[in-house]
Amino acid sequence: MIVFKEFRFEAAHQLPRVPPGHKCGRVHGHSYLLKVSVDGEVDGELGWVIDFADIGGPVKTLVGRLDHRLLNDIPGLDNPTCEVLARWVWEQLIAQLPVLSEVAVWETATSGAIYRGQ
Ligand SMILES: Nc1nc2c(c(=O)[nH]1)N=C([C@H](O)[C@H](O)COP(=O)(O)OP(=O)(O)OP(=O)(O)O)CN2
Ligand SMILES: [Zn+2]
Repeated sequence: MIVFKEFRFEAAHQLPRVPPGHKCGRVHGHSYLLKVSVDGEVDGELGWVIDFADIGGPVKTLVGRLDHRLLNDIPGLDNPTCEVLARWVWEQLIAQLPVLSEVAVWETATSGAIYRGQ
């Protein structure tokens, strides 16, 4: 069974390695959507894989480090593509949430990246 929880945050970024004139070379903002998934067995007594609150706790703390920031200022996010951000979120969470199975980041309604730890 896979369970997930979604989180939203607003942040600005700029992609420093795009070719000259690329729109993403300019500082701009996104309303990010982050989806954190956990894979596991459903506990026979509790009827759940994990309490959603146990996902929400560590992720909300992490989102607090991203919300209303310029992502480029955050260590490890100097080139904050969706792909880099999804892997960064995984790396920040995995110690506290070892049952983590997937991190998905939407930068726009139609564009995003999914990271599954490899
Ligand atoms: N593989 C990636 N490509 C792009 C990334 C990224 O992180 N990974 N990021 C961007 C920009 O940040 C851009 O803001 C979002 O891209 P895009 O989908 O092109 O945004 P639009 O809403 O402008 O696209 P539409 O064509 O209007 O849907 C670019 N590429
Ligand atoms: Zn962007």
